Amino acid sequence: METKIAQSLILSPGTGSEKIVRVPSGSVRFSRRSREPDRFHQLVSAQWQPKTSPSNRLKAMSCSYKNFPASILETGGLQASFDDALILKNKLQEIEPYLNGRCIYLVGMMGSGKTTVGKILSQVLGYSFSDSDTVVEQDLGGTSVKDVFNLYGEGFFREKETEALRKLSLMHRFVVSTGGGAVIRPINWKYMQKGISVWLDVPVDALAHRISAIGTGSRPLLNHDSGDAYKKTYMRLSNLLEERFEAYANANARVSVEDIAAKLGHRDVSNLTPTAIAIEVSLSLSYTTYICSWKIAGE
Ligand SMILES: Nc1ncnc2c1ncn2[C@@H]1O[C@H](COP(=O)(O)OP(=O)(O)OP(=O)(O)O)[C@@H](O)[C@H]1O
Ligand SMILES: O=C(O)C1=C[C@@H](O)[C@@H](O)[C@H](O)C1
Repeated sequence: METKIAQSLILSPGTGSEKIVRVPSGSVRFSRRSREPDRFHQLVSAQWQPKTSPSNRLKAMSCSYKNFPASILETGGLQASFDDALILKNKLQEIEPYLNGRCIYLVGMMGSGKTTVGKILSQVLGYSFSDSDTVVEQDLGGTSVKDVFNLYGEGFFREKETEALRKLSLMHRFVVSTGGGAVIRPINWKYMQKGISVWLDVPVDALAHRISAIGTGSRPLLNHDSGDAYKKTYMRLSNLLEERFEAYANANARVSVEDIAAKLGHRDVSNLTPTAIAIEVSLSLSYTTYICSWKIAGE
């Protein structure tokens, strides 16, 4: 069954009890029904520091750039450091057994980097990658998301998106980049809660810069005929984020790129490489899986 579904998905290469609230600091944020895990935050972060044991230093020294997929080292003109690539590899290697094959769902606004970061995570984890928009397109014989909106309307697209997420929820060992609006239907969360969800939270200003640079043509909710592309995209994204903020906060973890930039001493989030963001996602995964095992042990 799983193999059959896997074949029908385009592959370019149970938790659910945690909730996020607005907290002003830290790049990975969690609010939980239980406050208990907060006590463990430092412990878990410490656990993920780069290894310095002699055997690990040897491993690091014998490792070279060619050990990493190209996408980790360079995406969109941003060059990741060898150190970051190695840290990411080590973190994901450590966490992989605790994921138990659960899928990772990246949620977030259009242009937040779900595909870029998701592909890096999947390659390093040895997971498959899928994109719910691509699954919808494939299920409709290759009709683009833009054409689905134009021909059948948003309601029809949302039905197909739910069906794509249902199919994906049957999979194991996938990193899934979800459509920007996948969070708005509660039924989609029922499917995404089969895995671990991470919200990539990127400021609207950065999103608008990215999207107006690549064009809004393939994004029907942002498309416009004329006028200042940045301004129009910014306004539309701001409204969408306002409407969706609480829905994104259903994710098991929130990775804020503004907070990562602050932590790393960057003024601008556009200086962050996708690999640096993937490292924070891996931290959030370690924390989330830790909470889950703690909850299960306590039950
Ligand atoms: N960390 C980053 N810094 C700068 N640009 C980035 C970063 N991550 C992604 N991008 C760029 O932003 C654009 C959108 O990225 P991506 O397609 O990964 O986002 P997405 O969340 O999957 O978007 P959508 O939901 O609209 O498909 C791409 O042009 C990508 O190269
Ligand atoms: O934010 C949204 O609602 C969307 C995001 C894209 O990924 C596509 O799913 C579609 O363009 C709608």
